[in-house]
Amino acid sequence: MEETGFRSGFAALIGRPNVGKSTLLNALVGHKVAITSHRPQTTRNRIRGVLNLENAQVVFIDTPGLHKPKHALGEMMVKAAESTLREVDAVLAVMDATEPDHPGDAHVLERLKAVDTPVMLLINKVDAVPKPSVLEIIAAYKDRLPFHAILPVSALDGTNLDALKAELVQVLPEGPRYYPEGMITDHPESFLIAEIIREKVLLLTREEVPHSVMVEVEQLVPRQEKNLVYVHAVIYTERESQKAILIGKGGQMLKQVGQLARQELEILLGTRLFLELWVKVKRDWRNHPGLLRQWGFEDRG
Ligand SMILES: Nc1nc2c(ncn2[C@@H]2O[C@H](COP(=O)(O)OP(=O)(O)OP(=O)(O)O)[C@@H](O)[C@H]2O)c(=O)[nH]1
Repeated sequence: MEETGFRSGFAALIGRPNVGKSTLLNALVGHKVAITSHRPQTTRNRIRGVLNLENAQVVFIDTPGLHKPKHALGEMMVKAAESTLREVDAVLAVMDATEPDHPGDAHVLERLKAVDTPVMLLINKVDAVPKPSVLEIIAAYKDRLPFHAILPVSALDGTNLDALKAELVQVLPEGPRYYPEGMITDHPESFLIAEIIREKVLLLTREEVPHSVMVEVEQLVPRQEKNLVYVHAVIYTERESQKAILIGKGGQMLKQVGQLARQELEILLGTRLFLELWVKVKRDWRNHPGLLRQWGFEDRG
């Protein structure tokens, strides 16, 4: 049993794509548990990140951005985000200060009307706008829902994140630690490896290629005696033309993806990495519910 007065619970990060939910999650837990990019719909799965404080444990759930789905993967992403809302102790609704009045925000707020969990409104990216416009945004939003709190924050420079943590702890019920103190995410290492590879693809490719990519780690063999992990991963695309782009002239693109991913993963995992990458085509995979489930995409708890 924890000492009395210990609080714990789950907080969902909700918002339209690209408002900075994953960046916030990483900043709040102090580790990279979710990949980020300047492209909308980067996050595809629910990702949990654990924040351990002296008197509380907060389990954050980063959700795929709420958007109008165009394929089976998109539908699963939105369902995952929506079902999370019903299972948590607090909802962090994230808006982007650099894009006030975005129609996608109205859609998110509409969804939150039916939720009776405390909702905190986070106006993110305040580092990138002048102060008076932050006040205008707060004034425009404050009567839209009975928010428990409204906080201007910056995931990038950390503005108000301590205040947010303190506010959050207040709304959590008394309860135990759900995860051991050293654990910061519930996804296995292979998930992080696949996601970091996907992040590098998002960074280096354009147009339809980034969204058509799925990464699967097929083999992960730790060689403890050499402080080395051997990883064999496959990057799936939807078409031959995308495969050609990903491999690049003389294999240059794939080499760059591999180098960037390896460099970052060696730091994140604290080990040397031998990374072998292959590119394969799985035609129209985003519209195959069976395949999506096999790859671990989920639309409910
Ligand atoms: N200036 C500034 N940029 C930010 C901040 N937070 C996030 N960003 C940028 O916003 C972009 C989107 O960030 P993500 O964290 O991937 O956004 P997301 O809401 O998780 O996006 P989806 O996965 O599409 O739902 C990235 O380019 C971030 O670097 C912030 O506080 N300030």
